Amino acid sequence: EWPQVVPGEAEVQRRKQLIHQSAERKAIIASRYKRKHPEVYVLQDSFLAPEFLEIVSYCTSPDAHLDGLLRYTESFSDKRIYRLPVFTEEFCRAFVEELENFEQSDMPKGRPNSMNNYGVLLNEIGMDENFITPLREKYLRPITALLYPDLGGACLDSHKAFVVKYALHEDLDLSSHYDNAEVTLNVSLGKDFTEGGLYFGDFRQVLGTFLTWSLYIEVEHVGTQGLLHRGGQIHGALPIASGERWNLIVWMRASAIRNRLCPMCNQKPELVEAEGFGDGFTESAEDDVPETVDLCSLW
Ligand SMILES: O=C(O)CCC(=O)C(=O)O
Ligand SMILES: [Fe+2]
Repeated sequence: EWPQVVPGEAEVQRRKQLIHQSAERKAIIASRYKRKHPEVYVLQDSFLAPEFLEIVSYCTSPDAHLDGLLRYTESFSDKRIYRLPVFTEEFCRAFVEELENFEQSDMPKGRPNSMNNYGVLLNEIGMDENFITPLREKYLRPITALLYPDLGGACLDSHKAFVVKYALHEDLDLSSHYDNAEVTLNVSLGKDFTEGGLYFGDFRQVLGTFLTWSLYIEVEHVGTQGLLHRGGQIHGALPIASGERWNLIVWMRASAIRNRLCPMCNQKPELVEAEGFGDGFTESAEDDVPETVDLCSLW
């Protein structure tokens, strides 16, 4: 995910190929995978913590404002990192069981991103359409509209969603990075684990280089609860000491923001066509309605 050099045609082809392979895995999974908990693929209010529904209801009320919302959430330093209840325990249990069932199956599996080796890409198992998209549009967007208006919080129009898994003989931690997202949601799904908190540093430098001396703050994961942070906030995960940690990560994108400046290369994106949500860019057709979703070819 790191913008080291401007990639050439070969790199663009490689990334298009990855998208194509992902679509192939998705088709195989759709036709052959036997779901253990089919109900978890369709978002229902009963999966959501009552306090989360209350927050959403506040945020959709006509005179909702930021200070009002902040009464419902925990804030960490001045970095615009917030914790809030998201799911019920029963839902988290069923969801993790479904993911373990998939993990143990002989289905083809992609990696969540270039740094996590274990976990599940939710679009490949068919959870985007009736779970993550409505979660983003109906529940998260009213919240992010108040928290991150400057980052397109009111118009997050695509996402990349995956689950990461940490265990003793698998990945233990995650090094420092920023996400290819305007806003990220990270929900702790369990199971039982010790240590494994997140640390947050500065916002990515618009001019490139990272500060080397920055102060990090640590934020613990709390089961069933979610953290919202700016995708560009530099962060990483500390090693777990025991148990297994599963987290739902939703990288949310606002085409209105990234079409102007690609967050990975800090330039006006040069777009190439993609399938699915691509990297969340859009290109306008003649009537100005966004038509295609695209990858930036510069990073
Ligand atoms: O392990 C975590 O909780 C964070 C994962 C993360 O930052 C990412 O996948 O982008
Ligand atoms: Fe991240």
